[in-house]
Amino acid sequence: MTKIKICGLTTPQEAGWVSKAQADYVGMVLFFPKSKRNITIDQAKEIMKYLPPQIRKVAVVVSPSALQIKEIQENGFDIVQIHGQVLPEALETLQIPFFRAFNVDNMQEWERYEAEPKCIGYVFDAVKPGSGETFDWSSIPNLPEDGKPYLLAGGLNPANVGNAIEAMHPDGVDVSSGVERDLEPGKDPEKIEAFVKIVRKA
Ligand SMILES: O=C(O)c1ccccc1N[C@@H]1O[C@H](COP(=O)(O)O)[C@@H](O)[C@H]1O
Repeated sequence: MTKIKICGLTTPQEAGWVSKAQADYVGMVLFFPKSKRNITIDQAKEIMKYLPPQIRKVAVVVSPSALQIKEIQENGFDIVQIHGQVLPEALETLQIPFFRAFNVDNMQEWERYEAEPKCIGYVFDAVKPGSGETFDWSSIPNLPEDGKPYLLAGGLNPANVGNAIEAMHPDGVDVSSGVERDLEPGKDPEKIEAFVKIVRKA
């Protein structure tokens, strides 16, 4: 079954919607003030109170420092999703697994993580994470069938996720902008429900 990650939660109410929809993973953006979805560790802890244990909590970060990794793993996250660079000191500090995220120009670097036991999967995303833009899926590398799973991200929404699954057969799909409201900030419960329903049917 295709896994579902709903990313960029900013409120407990959104956690309630994602729990109801029974997503597999939720993402929370940390230590990245450039993002409109950036939240503090304290806000993340409040959101986690509304998430059941079977929904894996993913800390979404860009080139995290060892100190930030330490803070993440001390505060209830299950997985770290690393965009940007994986600094050696961050990798050394990691005691929870991570998803390596690639943003088009570094897709081929996945091979570096194939033998890294702390890396449990890949996220293939558009150039600008969280932008709601798609990318040319032919740039996704051919991965070994018995290798680590990958999540397809970047501009997915209820209207295109069915085609994306049919075309790419990803192990999972990852969405943020595509389940947000059009005129106000924040997630849209109806779009979350529609997205999950389509993926579960695909
Ligand atoms: O959402 C963000 O602002 C963000 C910031 C920093 C790193 C990753 C971010 N989001 C990731 O982007 C993809 C897909 O986003 P979208 O559906 O195209 O909006 C997803 O993996 C988020 O984790």
